Amino acid sequence: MINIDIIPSKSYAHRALICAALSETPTEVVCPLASEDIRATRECVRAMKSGETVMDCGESGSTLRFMLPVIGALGCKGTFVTKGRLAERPMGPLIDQLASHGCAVGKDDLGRLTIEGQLTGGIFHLPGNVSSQFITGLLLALPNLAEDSRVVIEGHLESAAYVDITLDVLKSFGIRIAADENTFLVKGGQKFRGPIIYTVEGDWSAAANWLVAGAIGSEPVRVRGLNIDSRQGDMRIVEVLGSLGCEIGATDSAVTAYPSELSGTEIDVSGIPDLTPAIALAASMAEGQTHIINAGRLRLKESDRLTAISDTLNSLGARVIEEPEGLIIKGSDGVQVDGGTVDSFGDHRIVMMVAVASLVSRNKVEINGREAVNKSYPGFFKELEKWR
Ligand SMILES: O=C(O)C1=C[C@@H](OP(=O)(O)O)[C@@H](O)[C@H](O)C1
Ligand SMILES: C=C(OP(=O)(O)O)C(=O)O
Repeated sequence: MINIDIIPSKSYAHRALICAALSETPTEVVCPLASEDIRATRECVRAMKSGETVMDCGESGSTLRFMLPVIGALGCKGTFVTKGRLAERPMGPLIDQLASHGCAVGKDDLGRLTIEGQLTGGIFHLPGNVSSQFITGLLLALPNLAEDSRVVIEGHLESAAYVDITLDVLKSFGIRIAADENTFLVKGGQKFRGPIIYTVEGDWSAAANWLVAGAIGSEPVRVRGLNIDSRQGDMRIVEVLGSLGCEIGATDSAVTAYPSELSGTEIDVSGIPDLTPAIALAASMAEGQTHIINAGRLRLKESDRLTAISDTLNSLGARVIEEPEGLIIKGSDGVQVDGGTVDSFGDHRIVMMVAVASLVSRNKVEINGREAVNKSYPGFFKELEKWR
């Protein structure tokens, strides 16, 4: 049995740091082992507190999409520096809403975004099928305004569980938001007041990689430090691996995945996009075909993740067909993947998928650009040594 103590949740950490910074009373956010993305948010809130205007988001979509409206709500000026693919990832719907509510938002040739002006409340409209991070950004910002606001979601809200995480953290900081089917009602003039200590719960998205290692490998893997009643949508990895035939069980704060004979199925990932690389690897080791559907938004992440997953798994000897909004994974019928040299696509979740694939490959696997893993999981390769 291999035991892994999981890292703190990146999604919870971003929100807790921002809420703590907005809080009237000091809150210590307990989050050991900060990844590049969490550090980006930590540095941005430090800059915000000390009145600096330049904020480096690195490659973190969450940091940019959460901090931009928050800075607007405080009526401050901000210049947001971006790296890698972040400047190309969608921002339009959020920028339009900020611009129509009092802020001037600009973008320069270096991929930097600037904001100035005082955000004002009112009615905001956002599409539900681009990024839930736009909604989170507004929900973190709007309670700070004098006026009341209403955020109306057009169409089906994808990645909805991430908005639940936002509401959960806001609640811990004393902020109430009423939600009905497609609308969030945000009272203005609310005060953030957090606990003295806020401990960030374990990261289900990161845990998924280890659980897949348990399912497809030869040793069971137990991941410790998870909240079994979490709001994180990615805890659905337990259900997804179960639907592929994996023997998997949870006790208190640990989940154990046992080596299993997997069989293909259909998996809708519209609510759990970050699990897709790990799920695709598991499906590659299954018997029969798996169809991953509603995955179009994976093209908008650190890489075009549909292309990155299919190119990478195919190079390693699996059989994956890329569709416009999905993946067909043929399954290996129990045969190991071959191995080979692949590229990281600069994407932490692709690095982790490849590293777990290397545990079950016939030949050596090499990956160029493995340092991309630091975006979310700096200690990942240290943990991987447990398989030696
Ligand atoms: O709010 C969050 O913490 C996140 C939301 C998701 O993005 P989308 O809402 O764009 O799918 C997810 O992919 C990302 O890694 C983290
Ligand atoms: C897409 C991700 O993060 P972000 O959107 O915050 O860059 C991720 O962690 O997979």
